[in-house]
Amino acid sequence: MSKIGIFYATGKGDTQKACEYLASKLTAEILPVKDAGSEDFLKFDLLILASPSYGFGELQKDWEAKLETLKNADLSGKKVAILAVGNQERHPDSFCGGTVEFLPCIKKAKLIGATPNDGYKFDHSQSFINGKFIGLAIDTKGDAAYEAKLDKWAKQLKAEL
Ligand SMILES: Cc1cc2nc3c(=O)[nH]c(=O)nc-3n(C[C@H](O)[C@H](O)[C@H](O)COP(=O)(O)O)c2cc1C
Repeated sequence: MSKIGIFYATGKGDTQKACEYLASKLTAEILPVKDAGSEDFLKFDLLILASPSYGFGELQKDWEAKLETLKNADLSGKKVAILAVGNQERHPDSFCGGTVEFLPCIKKAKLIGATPNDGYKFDHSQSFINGKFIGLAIDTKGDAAYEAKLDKWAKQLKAEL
């Protein structure tokens, strides 16, 4: 069975809560990225990288501090999926944008779990490329159906494993 690790950063707990929910839908280990060492990135077949956006579409700071470690990890043969948390109403010009910063760090891995815009209203997101989010984007405060989106995504990831 594929080993799945969820690495998350959180400012106020929304992303942590979403990751705990997602972990309950997958058989997955969950780690705050601030506690992760380089060896942790190598332990899994699928890495789920989760972050809220802060600033103007930037990763939460715990992830900023670990990007170089992630970039130096040899992720050949592994799969990566990206979970972005944001707020479409307050940040319509950078909705869930921060997670685009993962892309240069995971070049050796295969990115899975891209999704279409599932009913969100925003003007721009750095993580929405060629008509798709590079992973799953959720708005835990402005979208009552976010858990249903996580349910659907968990099934998608299992199918793409
Ligand atoms: C100062 C600040 C900047 C933010 N910038 C963005 C942003 O650029 N894009 C976005 O989608 N959400 C943005 N947000 C919203 C957060 O990403 C959102 O509240 C999220 O649920 C926080 O998750 P957390 O509790 O895991 O930290 C921002 C929030 C704050 C307080």
